[in-house]
Amino acid sequence: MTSPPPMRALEQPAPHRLIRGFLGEDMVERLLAHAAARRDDFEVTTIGAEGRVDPNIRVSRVLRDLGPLREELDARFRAVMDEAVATLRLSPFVSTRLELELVAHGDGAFYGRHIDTRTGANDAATERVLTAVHYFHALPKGFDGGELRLHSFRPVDQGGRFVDIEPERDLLLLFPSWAPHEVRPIRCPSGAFMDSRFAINCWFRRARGK
Ligand SMILES: O=C(O)CCC(=O)C(=O)O
Ligand SMILES: [Fe+2]
Repeated sequence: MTSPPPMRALEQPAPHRLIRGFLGEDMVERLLAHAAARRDDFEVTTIGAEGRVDPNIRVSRVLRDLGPLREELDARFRAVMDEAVATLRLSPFVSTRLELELVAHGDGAFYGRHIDTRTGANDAATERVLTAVHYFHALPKGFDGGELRLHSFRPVDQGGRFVDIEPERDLLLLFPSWAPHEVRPIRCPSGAFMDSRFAINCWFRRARGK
């Protein structure tokens, strides 16, 4: 009798889904114009529920006000949720208000390995379930690096694996918020803000216990 195959779930990068050309050129240009117009309003990003700044773990800048683009973005992200939940084999859930933000990674920026689910904030009424990241940048592209590295639960030195996803212009990446991931360092020789690696982070949240 042959024995069943060993469990590989902990060694495999989390399931993920890529959608190229997600928003279209017109919306990408409107996003770039919004970033340019609001460049002075971007703030240093933080980590954890307490909002700590730690340049050893995370360097980037964030703008939470998406202005007149917010409503359309909300609708576009919501439109892919059910299909992503099915593809990624997540338990169906009722999404609350989406968490949306615009993040700029300039020269030397990165985000070390982490998960998006806040394990410490057990009192919060809702929690992140599904992470969506939409990438865009000006043309010609002024940076390199900045791959999204999606890890398995097990670290590499214990047989784990990872996959690197290129932050292509107008690419949407979806993965479960519990999956460990990191942003590899960005090189942006001009140092110009508009040459940054831009991304919209979108978190689909569910009411806890539902
Ligand atoms: O920009 C990315 O590729 C992912 C960003 C991220 O992991 C986060 O903000 O939690
Ligand atoms: Fe993340």
